[in-house]
Amino acid sequence: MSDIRKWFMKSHDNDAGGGAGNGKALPGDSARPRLSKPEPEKPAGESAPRRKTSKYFADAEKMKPKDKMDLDEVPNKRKAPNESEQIHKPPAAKRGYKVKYEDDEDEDFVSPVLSKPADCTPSKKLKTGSGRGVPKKSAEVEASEDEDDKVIDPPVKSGGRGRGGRGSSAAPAGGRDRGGGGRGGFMNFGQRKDPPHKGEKEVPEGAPDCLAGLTFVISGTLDSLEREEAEDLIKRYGGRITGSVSKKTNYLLCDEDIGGNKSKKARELGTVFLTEDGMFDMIRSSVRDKPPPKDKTNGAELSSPPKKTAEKVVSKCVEPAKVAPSPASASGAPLAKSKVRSNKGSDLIWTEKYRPKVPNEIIGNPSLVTQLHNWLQHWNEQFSDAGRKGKGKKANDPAAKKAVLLSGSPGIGKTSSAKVVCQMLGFQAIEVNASDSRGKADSKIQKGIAGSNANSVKELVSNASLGSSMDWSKHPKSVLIMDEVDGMSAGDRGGIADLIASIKISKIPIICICNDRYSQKLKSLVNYCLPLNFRKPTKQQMAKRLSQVCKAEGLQVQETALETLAERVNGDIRMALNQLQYMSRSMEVIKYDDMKDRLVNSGKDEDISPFTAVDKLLGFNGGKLRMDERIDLSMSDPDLVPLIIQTMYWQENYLNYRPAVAAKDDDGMKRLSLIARAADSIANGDIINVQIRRYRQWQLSQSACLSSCILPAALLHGQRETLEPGERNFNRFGGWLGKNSTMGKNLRILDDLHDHLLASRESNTERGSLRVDYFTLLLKRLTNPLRELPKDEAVAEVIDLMNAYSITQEDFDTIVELSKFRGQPSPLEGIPPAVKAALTRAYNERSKSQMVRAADLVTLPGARKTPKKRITAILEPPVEGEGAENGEALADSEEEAASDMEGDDKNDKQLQLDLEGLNSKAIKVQLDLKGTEKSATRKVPAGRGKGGTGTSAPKSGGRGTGSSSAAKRKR
Ligand SMILES: Nc1ncnc2c1ncn2[C@@H]1O[C@H](COP(=O)(O)OP(=O)(O)OP(=O)(O)O)[C@@H](O)[C@H]1O
Repeated sequence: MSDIRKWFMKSHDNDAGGGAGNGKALPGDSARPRLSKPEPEKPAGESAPRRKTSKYFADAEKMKPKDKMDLDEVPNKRKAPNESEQIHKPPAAKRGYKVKYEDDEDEDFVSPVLSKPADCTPSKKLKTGSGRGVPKKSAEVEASEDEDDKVIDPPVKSGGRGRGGRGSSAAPAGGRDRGGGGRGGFMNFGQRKDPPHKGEKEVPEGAPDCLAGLTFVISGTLDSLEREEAEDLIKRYGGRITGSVSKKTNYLLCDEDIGGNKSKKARELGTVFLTEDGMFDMIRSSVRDKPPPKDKTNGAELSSPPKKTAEKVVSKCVEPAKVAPSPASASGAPLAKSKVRSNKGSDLIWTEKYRPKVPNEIIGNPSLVTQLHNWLQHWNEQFSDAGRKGKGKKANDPAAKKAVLLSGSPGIGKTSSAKVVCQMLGFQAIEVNASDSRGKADSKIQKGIAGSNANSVKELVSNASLGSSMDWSKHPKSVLIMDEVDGMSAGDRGGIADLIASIKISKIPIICICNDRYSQKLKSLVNYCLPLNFRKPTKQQMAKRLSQVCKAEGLQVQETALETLAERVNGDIRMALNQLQYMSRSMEVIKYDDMKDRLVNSGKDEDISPFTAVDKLLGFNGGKLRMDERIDLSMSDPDLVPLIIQTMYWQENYLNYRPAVAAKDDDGMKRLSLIARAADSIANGDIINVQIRRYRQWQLSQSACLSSCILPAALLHGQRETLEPGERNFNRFGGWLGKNSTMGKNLRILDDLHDHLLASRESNTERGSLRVDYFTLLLKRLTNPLRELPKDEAVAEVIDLMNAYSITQEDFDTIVELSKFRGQPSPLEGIPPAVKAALTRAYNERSKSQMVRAADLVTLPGARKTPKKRITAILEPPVEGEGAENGEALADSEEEAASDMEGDDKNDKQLQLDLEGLNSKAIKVQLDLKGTEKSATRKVPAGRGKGGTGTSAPKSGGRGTGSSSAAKRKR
């Protein structure tokens, strides 16, 4: 991989080093708008053609011999396709001002804003003289690092950046020393370097909205601004940022030729290339050129060079209220116009106030709204005679669905759409949502009248009660809207099943609404509904709608502020409206920065999932987080975040990150050492965590989060990668959680087995040594005979052993389960299925006749009560033909069972027989465990004690005498 990357980098270098002015004619070059000077042809392979517009790459003549060799090695045909991409020259048509190149003065970055070279000179001296209008400087001057801080006299190109352009530099012609300078798209994804002169330039002040109407695309690393800072700056002045170049793009903002798709597209479309300095000048000049009295002229002046821009700017740099599109034009349905701020002080919540009333007011999903409309419109025709017409239809025929399921994320208009459609068609909507109790209805509807909501729903859909209580002439048509059906849970037990039953019998249409259509709970419901999946509105759609609302409220909001809000709320119009209303309480004009501040502040109140926290901590930008942000993230869930970062076994989460700090780590050693340090830190975190949990040293919480989250994330944050084929590339629950749960389960089942063995009195071992010392032997004795002996003999032997040790079938499974190891054959391997089946049959036979299994009588401190029902069921004589199921029915209470037995001689005989077979050993063990005779007689049915103890049992009822009478003991 690294070789391939090197190859790319070499190619890049070669291109760069091809030398300015060596712009050899290439295939496709003719299509280019303009080349400065036709170069004499050179033999193929002699020198690579230069990246025409890159000012960062050295001249071929100035290259070191080694570089030249590399250059020659790159096959020409491999380079050829890139050539056209690497010509980085905007079309002449858009040329406005020039960025001078050392060797090719015709290679320009062009700005539509300023055309005079004089204007291009920064009004203020910059520390670095890069970008347009910077005077040239000599190569000697460039060679000195110190010169970077000077404004240098001509001649030179992107003067003094100290990267590229230095033909004499020892560094390969890669120029900026940015490891490829971010070029190479996929190869360098996530590897964008810091700006070479980060924070060294003064960010200019401009006139408000001076970039309004202009659309920018940013590419590569800028000179002094981080990508986010540049975006902020542009948005602050009203400019728009998009991710890819299109016809609407005015500028491609880049400080280097990264030769990627964006610059290629920009060249194709004739988009203007703009450097960071160019943008700074543009912003500065907006103040300089601004006529003092009126803001309105700003836009016109700013936008004078490109005509199309001018129109936009005029329309967008005026007062925000004017910027907002007219409601009618935006959605076709005007919002109620109000005088500026006329609604201020109104207490109505904006979400209700601006709830769509006609379909045109609903943003997005028009086809779904139409589908819903059609479905509802034809419902009565199809299902008016419910229960008959619907039945005959095919289940997957959408028209046959009696209910509809609207799904989609919150606040995107599902409920509003349902209400609007109902209103349009004259249906009366009856809304039931998760905050109402929606448990399963009573089977007898009458019981529920005026009772639980579920019953009301039943009544509603079946018209059981509404018929009498409602005036149907006034409400001829009703629709039931079941909101948040995926919220039906604990409180709504059986709710979904009941809802399905309601749909089947319903005589009115039912609109179900949920957020997650793929929720497990809704699996069955989906089959009975026509699914309509609502999508989130786009940022632009939302901004438009919000702008209408702002206008109606007389609130002045910068367009970029609205777009930022729309982007941030992730499609949730409800949340956006709420944020705007909140802000409108304290300000009348909302600018981009106000919005950003608000969103940062409101973000602090948001719940963040532990996965998001880990993504942020370990992500590529994790290193840029402030310490308080890191603490907030790790403390957002101090139990789960560390667990998700660390894991029990390899290939999960923190190990999957390629550390950004070890980007140039060819042999992986640096990464390994970082992993080792992170693992150390995680281990320390565990130790601290024990102190916290075991000794309640809560004051150590922050130290724990530092050790277990912040330090490992600081060391390893970077790009996530997969370590083996088929692995999914996102953070997931750590193996620890799964393992911990398995451990808990295994301990539980081991406990059961342990109790049973103790009760059998054949073993008196600790749980730990049972697992370590006894298991192998027990397994052998339980399985070897099944493999080696004839079937009947084997089964008899194993059953005897199980009897002797009070091992149940579940215990058998436990022993097998806990003896399984990865890579080892199954403990049951080699046992014929017929023998296994015979064993199961024999066990079941035996358990029928077995009176009371010893373990069932063991009562341990803290354990659940002795399962009396089971005992009484066994004591209760089975009625012929009814078998086992009788047991439970008859076991309602011990008293009942006892009285039954009293009244029945047959029962007595049977009981006598059964109890004689009672495992007396078990009883003794129980007594031992309980420690005192008193407690034994209290818990255990009378007479359970050995010998004469039974005589004192109060419940004995005088039945059976003598120490040998198990019956007496039992009762
Ligand atoms: N598509 C939309 N067009 C216009 N306004 C909308 C839209 N979606 C939501 N809104 C606004 O947000 C408010 C809430 O919308 P609604 O209740 O319809 O969302 P929802 O998708 O049903 O959300 P939930 O899933 O939380 O019930 C509406 O009153 C309305 O003001």
